[in-house]
Amino acid sequence: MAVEPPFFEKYKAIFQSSDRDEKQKFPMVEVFEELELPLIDLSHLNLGPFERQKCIQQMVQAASEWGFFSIVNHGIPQELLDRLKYEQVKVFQQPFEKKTEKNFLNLSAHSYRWGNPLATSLRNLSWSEALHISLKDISKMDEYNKLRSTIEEYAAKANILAQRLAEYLAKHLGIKPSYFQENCSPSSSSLRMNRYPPCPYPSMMFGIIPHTDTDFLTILSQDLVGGLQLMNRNGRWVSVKPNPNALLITIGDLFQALSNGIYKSIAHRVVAKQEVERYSAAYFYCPTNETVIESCSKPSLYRNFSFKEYREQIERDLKATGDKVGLTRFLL
Ligand SMILES: O=C(O)CCC(=O)C(=O)O
Ligand SMILES: [Fe+2]
Repeated sequence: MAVEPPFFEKYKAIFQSSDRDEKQKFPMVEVFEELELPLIDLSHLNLGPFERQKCIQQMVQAASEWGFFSIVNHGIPQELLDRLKYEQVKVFQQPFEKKTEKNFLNLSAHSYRWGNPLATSLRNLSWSEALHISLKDISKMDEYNKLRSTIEEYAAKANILAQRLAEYLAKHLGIKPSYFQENCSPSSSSLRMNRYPPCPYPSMMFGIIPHTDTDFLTILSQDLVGGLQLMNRNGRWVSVKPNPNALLITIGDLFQALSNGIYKSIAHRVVAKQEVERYSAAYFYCPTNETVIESCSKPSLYRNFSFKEYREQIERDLKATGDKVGLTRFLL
């Protein structure tokens, strides 16, 4: 039985209607400069007050200028990351019919996703599949080999790391240290496991279309295939060079709003590859639904909104326009 999602069958009309000119104009053919993100060694946090302050300052600067940085010595064992990847590969190797079963792994509906049901053209069709697991569902998830227990182990560590990073970044803004402990819980976050199958037309579509993340921050682990790109301050797409020892941290929309625009939630995307598949796992550090996001300084760029309201607005915008829109909706 086939493992791959039936992209061509499902999106036949889109493939047929995209004319040759559009295909040729697609900007994927551009050559992108490759970038090594600011690399921050978290072991420096334990070296003494001077080194610690310098390390925090590096994070603050990267979050403000890039919205992205890499971290090493982050406390998540490589062995656990390898195990997560191993389980991830196994679950995606299940037949497509199984992955789309209603109660797949006993997760809630739409946990398994592929393509983009709202795609109107090749440009907004993501050539990828994902298992998006809300961590409040984890206790009822099937064990399925060791997938569930590995996710539980990883999520517990990712939660500690995310909270720690968020606290350092928030302290600089004068936000009280208990903010994240009060508003986020291990079950309010989610883990999204991505698989990018080899794509026959990598110059015509993305692995994941450009987007910003809907969270405070994201911890991303990726394999060495590469393909992640982010938009730099000059509005140019740059490729991120994979680093086998590092995790990537992305500032999300909620931190941009909370920081009143100081930290940047940067658009990123993944280009598709023709020959090889690619895997990544994104841990989205999110608050509970009722949490109200309020800018830390005045005058506020954004009006206050609850996380629930933010997500509902995105759903509405996606349905109506195919575009997430995001924070600009909440600008004052
Ligand atoms: O696969 C990647 O490198 C990025 C994934 C991503 O941006 C996401 O899941 O939000
Ligand atoms: Fe993302």
